[in-house]
Amino acid sequence: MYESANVSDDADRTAFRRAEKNYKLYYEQDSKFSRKKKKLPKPVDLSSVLDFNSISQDFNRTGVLPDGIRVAEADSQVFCIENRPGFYFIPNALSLEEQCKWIKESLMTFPQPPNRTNHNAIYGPVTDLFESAKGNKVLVQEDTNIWKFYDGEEAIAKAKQRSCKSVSASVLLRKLRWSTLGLQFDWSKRNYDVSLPHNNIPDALCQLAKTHAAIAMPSGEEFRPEGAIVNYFGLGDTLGGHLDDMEADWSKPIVSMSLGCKAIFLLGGKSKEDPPHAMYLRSGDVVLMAGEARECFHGVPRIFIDEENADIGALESELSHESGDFIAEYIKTSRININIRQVIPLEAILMTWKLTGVNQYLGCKAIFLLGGKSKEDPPHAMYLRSGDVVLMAREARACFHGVPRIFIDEENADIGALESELSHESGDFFAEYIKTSRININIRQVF
Ligand SMILES: O=C(O)CCC(=O)C(=O)O
Ligand SMILES: [Fe+2]
Repeated sequence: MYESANVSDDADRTAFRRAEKNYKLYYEQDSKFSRKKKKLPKPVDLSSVLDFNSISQDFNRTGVLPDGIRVAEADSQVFCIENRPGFYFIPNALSLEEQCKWIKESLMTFPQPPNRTNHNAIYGPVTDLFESAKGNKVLVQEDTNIWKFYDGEEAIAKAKQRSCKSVSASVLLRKLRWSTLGLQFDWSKRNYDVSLPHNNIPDALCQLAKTHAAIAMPSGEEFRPEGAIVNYFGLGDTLGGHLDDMEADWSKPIVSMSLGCKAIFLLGGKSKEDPPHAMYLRSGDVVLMAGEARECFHGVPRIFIDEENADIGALESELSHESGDFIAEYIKTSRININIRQVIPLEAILMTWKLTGVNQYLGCKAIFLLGGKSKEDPPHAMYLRSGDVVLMAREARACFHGVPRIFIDEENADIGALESELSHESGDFFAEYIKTSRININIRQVF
């Protein structure tokens, strides 16, 4: 998904790839700059980048929107793109205070184990990365899979004495590319691994995600934040065009919050051949991708860290007293994106559907109780009728369940059709049996 992992897929052949190249950071080759120490970024034509910040300001002033853009609901400050149903842009959704809070959490608590980061693969779980970077500590390899932070001097001595590998915490913080919250996403398998130890997503972040997700949710349903990926971008970092297709239910939105330096976001179509819309993402903007938009390629080809374009003046001064300026210094050249997902839909765990054919029916209606992981969790009660199938997978395997009741009276048993279909079998014997019975076959993969 990241640029480095995905460079060769389609070279310049697709419209998406061409747009990525167009906005990506390149430096001037010109000889007149080569003698200067500071490399100059190549100028980029930004004239067709949508700016929802100014679209929203103009709309509030004049009531006019550019072609192809509309508001999600009258009087809302949520914008949609006509040919990308399911995509929502909420400019300035997060207050300055909220932005500061989630930047701090993204650096100080989200990378803490059991949450995983890109550093796990090499160093194992790294605890207190932020504090160690602030304290100029160095991570030293103690044994094959054991790394520990030491104060600078101490680390140099240790590394010399035992000629072991070491890396400074500030380099590791700079190279932090992602961390995962809630259900852990395993990048090597590109899937969620519900067996990995995890903490729940913090309540305040869940609440924020629920509030902003509401407009993109199927009516009557509330968003359930179960997993989140936090992406960290430094200058030159990009996120290559991709789909987020590992969640079971695409009708639920991904809630994506931008923090720090301004970026360009590309929203393509279902094929990489569809020319993407380019738009700015600023600190505090929230984007929702639900329904059809879940099938659209998207990526981040560029972040801006120069004062003129980064657009984080207010944020910087708000953060300037936090952790001795350390957070402000980090965010001046960085962007953080938190994207929050509903991973396991109840509907997928408890998928019930009707079988077709004569052998589908297995008798009288019953009540099925599906509890939680503790018997204290109030169970869901549901009817199971002849022909229904229930799948219990993943987390649901750890849920208490049972059948407290079957109905054999004509009105409730719901097997009229079954009875008459069976009435000629074995001289009515089957029909007589099933009129007052329920059969459940459950098939298991044991190994
Ligand atoms: O950084 C962004 O705005 C997009 C992030 C994203 O698409 C992802 O993590 O799947
Ligand atoms: Fe994505």
